[in-house]
Amino acid sequence: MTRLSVNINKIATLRNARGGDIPNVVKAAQDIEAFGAQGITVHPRPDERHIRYQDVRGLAKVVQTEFNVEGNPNTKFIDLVLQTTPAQVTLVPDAVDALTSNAGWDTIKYKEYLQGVISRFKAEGIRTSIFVNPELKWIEGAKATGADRIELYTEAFATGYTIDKHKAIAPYVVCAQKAHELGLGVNAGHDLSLENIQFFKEQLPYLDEVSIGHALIAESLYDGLETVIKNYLNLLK
Ligand SMILES: CC(=O)[C@@H](O)[C@H](O)COP(=O)(O)O
Ligand SMILES: NCC(=O)COP(=O)(O)O
Repeated sequence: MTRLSVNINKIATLRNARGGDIPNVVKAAQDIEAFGAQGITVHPRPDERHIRYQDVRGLAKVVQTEFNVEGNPNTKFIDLVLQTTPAQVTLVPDAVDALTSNAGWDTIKYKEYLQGVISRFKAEGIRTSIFVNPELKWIEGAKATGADRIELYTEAFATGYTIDKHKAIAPYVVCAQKAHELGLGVNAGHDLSLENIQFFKEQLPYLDEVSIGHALIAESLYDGLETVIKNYLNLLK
């Protein structure tokens, strides 16, 4: 079974559009858990355009499933994670002005930097995952950082899926196998959707967890959160 962690950034985007508290992100997280999702993901960005640092503090108190906090480990992010001690932290090398995550780590160049950050989180019992493009050198580099897991950046898969899905998945399969051989857990995320998740799950060995936000919330506009989450759960069995 692959676990579904729902990224609720887009619920915060909707809330922030009016400046009030509708929809309430804590209630949304609790409902998402009640609908069967096995985790809640948030990715606070320095401009707090969707999830705010204060949201992370509030969510940390109520999330009963796996709480996964993603972000670039600047000082403010590191402090937030150490204060809230989520089950998992996912390190993403996104620039301050990035529209969304757009690349994985160079795990060779940043090996010592990542080792330092990861050891601080692991000392607090927080599982660590690092966001990587699907190339063997980054997986081998990830192992050397001391991370527990990798998160495969699936934007290239999602784009390639509509053109040649077998070609699109191939590098991910090789990387998941290598990660497993090295003792790393395998997460995946970015632009996964009800259209492409079944093929991804069927093809990718050792897939521990997917985090899905943008498409899942968009699909829920038509079918509702509960139905959409149950549809994902069926495809991830
Ligand atoms: C790491 C990753 O792929 C997701 O966290 C994605 O970056 C969502 O972030 P946004 O909601 O800011 O696009
Ligand atoms: N880690 C990926 C994630 O949390 C969700 O990404 P997306 O589904 O919003 O592209």
